[in-house]
Amino acid sequence: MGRATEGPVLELRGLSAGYDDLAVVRGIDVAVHPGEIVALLGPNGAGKSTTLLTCAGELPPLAGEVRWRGAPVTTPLHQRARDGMAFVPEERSVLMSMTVRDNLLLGSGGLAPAVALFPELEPLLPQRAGLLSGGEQQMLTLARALATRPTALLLDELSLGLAPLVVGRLFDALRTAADEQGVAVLLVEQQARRALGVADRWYLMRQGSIVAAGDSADGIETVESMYLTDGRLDVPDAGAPVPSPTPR
Ligand SMILES: Nc1ncnc2c1ncn2[C@@H]1O[C@H](COP(=O)(O)OP(=O)(O)OP(=O)(O)O)[C@@H](O)[C@H]1O
Repeated sequence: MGRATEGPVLELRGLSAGYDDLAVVRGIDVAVHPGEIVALLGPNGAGKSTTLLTCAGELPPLAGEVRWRGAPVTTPLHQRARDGMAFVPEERSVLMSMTVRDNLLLGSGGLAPAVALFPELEPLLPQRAGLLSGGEQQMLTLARALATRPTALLLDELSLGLAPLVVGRLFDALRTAADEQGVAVLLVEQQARRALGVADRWYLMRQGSIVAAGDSADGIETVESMYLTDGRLDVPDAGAPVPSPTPR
């Protein structure tokens, strides 16, 4: 799995990011190579979404840089999308009043490739997207994103609120896209156990920093020993002492 021998397609070097002048992400280094799925894990407020928004060009870096295909990138989201970076934000991004068909036609990948990836969508094409279940809506979102054959796919909490079976289906599609098309996937997830089941590597964020990293072989035990209870990352108390992990 993964093609880590090639250089990273997406790389964060010493990246700090946040809102106005306030950095909520501080000096992080992250790399995602073609064909690998990288999970960005961490409790609520760790800075995962801020990191993804900065990768996508929705927020400017406060320090450090986002590198895309080996060079620093400062273009806005729409330009990055044209250059092969697909971004699925946390909030549902289907147009609820439009049909499934029209939602798919809005994507630059078109209808046929999307339905080929998710044949489950075919009977739903005439339906309004707002009438779909949450899982079907996320399937539509993922189908539309993957149909564009992106170089990289950034996903924020794709699995939020979905049943395990549906999450499994979505993650299987991600694995296939990474393995067969070489898509580089950066996956922000609260459900660490699930994410580690599909990811090649992971980074654990806490309070704006990367506090640990590893690959799938040493994933769950390490993460579990730090923050995990019952398959979900604990929300730390504001005053709780910070454990001392060994960053790589
Ligand atoms: N628009 C905003 N303006 C100011 N601060 C923000 C904004 N969005 C997020 N923050 C703050 O930035 C910090 C990191 O938030 P972020 O959403 O990146 O974390 P997260 O790890 O994605 O959490 P979650 O899993 O809850 O989505 C938090 O303290 C949050 O309150």
